[in-house]
Order: sequence, then structure tokens, then C-alpha cells
Amino acid sequence: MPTNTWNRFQQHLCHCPEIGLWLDISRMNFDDEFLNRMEPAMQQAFDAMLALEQGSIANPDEGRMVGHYWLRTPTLAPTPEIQQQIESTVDLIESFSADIHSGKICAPGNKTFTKLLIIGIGGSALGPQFVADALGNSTDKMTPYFLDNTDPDGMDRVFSQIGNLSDCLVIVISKSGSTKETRNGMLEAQAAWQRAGLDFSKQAVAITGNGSQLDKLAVAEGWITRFPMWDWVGGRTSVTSAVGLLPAALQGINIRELLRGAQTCDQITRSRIATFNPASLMALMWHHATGGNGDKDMVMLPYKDRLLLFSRYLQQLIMESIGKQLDLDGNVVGQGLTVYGNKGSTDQHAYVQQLREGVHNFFVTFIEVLQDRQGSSMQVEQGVTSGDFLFGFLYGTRQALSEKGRESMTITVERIDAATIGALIALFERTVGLYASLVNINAYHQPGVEAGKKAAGTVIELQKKVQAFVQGHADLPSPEKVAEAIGVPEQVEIVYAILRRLQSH
Ligand SMILES: O=P(O)(O)OC[C@H]1O[C@H](O)[C@H](O)[C@@H](O)[C@@H]1O
Repeated sequence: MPTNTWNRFQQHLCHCPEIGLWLDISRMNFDDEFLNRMEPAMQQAFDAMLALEQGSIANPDEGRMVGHYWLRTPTLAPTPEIQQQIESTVDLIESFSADIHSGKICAPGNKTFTKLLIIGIGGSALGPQFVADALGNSTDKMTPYFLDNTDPDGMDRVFSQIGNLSDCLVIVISKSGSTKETRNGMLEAQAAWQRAGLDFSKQAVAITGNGSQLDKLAVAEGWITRFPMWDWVGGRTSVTSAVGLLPAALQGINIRELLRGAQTCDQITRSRIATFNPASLMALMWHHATGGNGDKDMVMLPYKDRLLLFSRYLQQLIMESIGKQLDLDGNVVGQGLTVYGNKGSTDQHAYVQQLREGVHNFFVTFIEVLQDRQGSSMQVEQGVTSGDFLFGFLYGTRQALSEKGRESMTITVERIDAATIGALIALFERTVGLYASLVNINAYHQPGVEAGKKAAGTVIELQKKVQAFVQGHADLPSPEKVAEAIGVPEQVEIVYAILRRLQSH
């Protein structure tokens, strides 16, 4: 670590007053020439980003444009139709939310909807969950609940938390409209509504691609309405589309402010001067810290409870985007950037011991929020508040880590509000895009996810065969015999697992 940290801090502090954000990279130990060395690659990354924003096929494998930046600046969209679709959808979200809040669109028995059940997974849940938790308050217009898994007990728990379903609006979110976990959550919800003597379709809304299975179902069953999910918006970058905006608007969050924060951050991060652009600086730091091949993990440490879910959201945004076997030229590269973390100071009492003294395989991104709370604080010690301690723990940990040669960046924001959350989302989206260019990969497809889905389908098919076979047998044959009998001797291990599960029911 250079001894003159103040000079280095001043030299490398990037301040963006338009979004109330500072990025300090001084405690990343890159050498004086690093930024110059990377400049040609960075300029190429800016070129690729410009082409993407102009509507190039930036996701070549899937032959798709990548349009999440248009969602915040519709005038950038490559066609007037797309611009119009984006603008009219935001208008529709606002008018629909107003009608729900005023009771114009109401629940059975003229009840006003006060609860919101969001059913989705991956990019169709993580963004809405993050925004809901970061910006939610006890005064919200509607209380959000989420089904984001096919875990039966998990769903029962959510249904019991919701209690009376009659004033609960349901939003089923799936870009493809065919994701099994989401389908199962919807079927379980429909069954719960039926048990309660309620008509699910009168309380349900879909956000999905035009003509998807979910879209067709919503039309056939006469759901309240549908909102679009476009082919050119990826799931993990969909939080500023209807996917994130509809739940947020219904909850009572100011979505125009969220979009404004994202848009302003987009403007700033379009700068081709890397040192003025926090997204390019972060991408460069990811490259420096990991050798451009994921050698180190990124630990996210926001010192703010409201940002607890940010690392979960970023796990998908970053790891599904960067974690790729092949680069754009088809070379096997095995790229990735592992992300984990929860919040400080809580994590200091969990794994920070290892960060300081154990295996040195990470760098940290701290997030500091200047505003402690709405209103004033009591003193927990003479002249000192709880927020002062939160600040002290952040800077203390940062110092303790850098004394041991552990690198960190610090993002400081003025406060947590809708515009700041929009800006943070946009900042990391842009960083991912620029970094993907630096390491020459397609950030916008996810070929690896399909393998797990296909394998799960095979297991379900096998279970059906095992069930059919054992029904005809009073005494349960051995797994080997069952596997043999149904013609899959090589699958005996999974047959054993299926039998064990069936016996436990
Ligand atoms: O929105 P859906 O089509 O239901 O997809 C939900 C999720 O499914 C898969 O896991 C993809 O890898 C994710 O990127 C996506 O967000």
C-alpha cells in the first residue's frame, strides 16, 4: 500500500454530484501505469457499449439487441415503436397503480387491494425484492410478499403471512412465461385462492413476453391485465422495466425518481474519460483485482440494512453475465466474478476474521450512506450516535484490511432513496457491460442455466416411471432392481434418491 494514502485518495476519488455518489479506488493497489495500459481496451469497451446502446445485436448467440438503457432514456431506442412501447408502459403502470390505490380497480366485495404477492424467480424476482426492501416503509400503500421458489413449505409460510387473500393482488412475472418454479408458485397460489373461495383471475396480473404460455393463460382466464416484457430486455437487467416498476409503483415507491436516478447515472457513465466514469473505474478495478479472469471474489459490504439484498441482486447480475465458458471468439476461458456479502457491520461478526487474516482471495466493495436516518439520533455515548458507530466500523474495517494488503473500493452515496437505488442499479449494469468487453465475453446470454433445467426435467420423468413401477409392488424392491426394471440401470443413484423421498411422504 502506498504510504501517502491521502494523495492517492485525492488523485483517484471520482465524485458524481449529479447522483450524489463518490467512488474511491485508492485502496486498490494498482500501479501508476495500470490505467494507461488499459486505456486502449477501455476505449474499445466504450465503442462496444455505444454500439449496444444504438441497437446492435449485442447478444449474438441469441440474435438479440440489449436495450435496458433505453428503458431510462426512451428517446435512445433504435425505433419510434420501441420508444413508444417503453413510454406508454410506464404511463400504464402509473395509471394502473393509481386505480388500484384509489379502489377504482378493486378486490372482490369492493375491497381496496392492500397486499401484493409477486411470483417470479431470478431476474423476475431479485430486482423487485431488492427495490421493495431498500425503499419499503411501514407507510407503504401495499405490502409486498414474494414466492420465488418451488419450496412447498416456503410457499405455505408466505401464504400464512399474507393471511386473508381477498385484498391481495397477484403479479406473476416471467419473461419466458414457462419457468417451472414460477408456474408452480402460480398453481399453488391458484389453489390457495380456490380454497379461500376466491376467483384468482380477478386478482391476478401478468408481466411476460407477448404470446408466452403465461400470456396465453392470462388471456384465456381473463386476468385483470398484462404488462409486456420485451425480447430486448434480459431478465437480470429488467428491474427498470415493468418487472421492477410495477411492483414498486404499487408499493408506493416513486418510480419516476428511480428512473431518473438510473438515467442520470447512465449519462455520467457514458463518459469516455475513464477516470470521470465510475462504471469504467469499477470495471478496471475488477480487471486489476482478478487479473481479468475472476481470480478473486468480490465481497459486497454495504453498511446499511436497506442494502442487504443488493449482493443477492448483484450475484445474478454479475455472475450470470460474467460466468461464461467461452469468450466471444469461441475460446474456452472459464470466466467469472464471484460475488457475496450481506451488510456491515453485521458481517464483521461473521466472516471478516477470514478476510483480514485468512485466505487472500477477494477484494471488497464497501458502500457508505451519509444519511443515517430520517430525523435526529440519540447519543449512545457522549456525543456519539449509532450511525457514528456504523461509520466507524466501516472505516475501521477498511483500514484494518488495507493494513494487511487486502484491497477495497468504497462507494459513498448521500442517502437511500429511489433515485439513488436507480443510480446504483445503473452503475453496476454499466460496469458489467464494460467489464464483459474488457474480457471479451457475451454478458447477455446464459447458456449454462439450460443444463440444470434439462437435468431437472429428466429427474421428474424418472420419478414418474419409478412411481408407476412401485405402485404395483407391495414390498419395495431395491433401487438396483427398480432401476433395472424401468430400463435405467445407470441411473441407480437417482432412483435411490427418488425412492427415499417417496418413502418419506
Ligand atoms: O423471467 P423468466 O423467463 O421466468 O426467467 C427467470 C430466470 O430464468 C433463468 O434462470 C435465467 O437464467 C434467468 O436469467 C431468468 O431471470
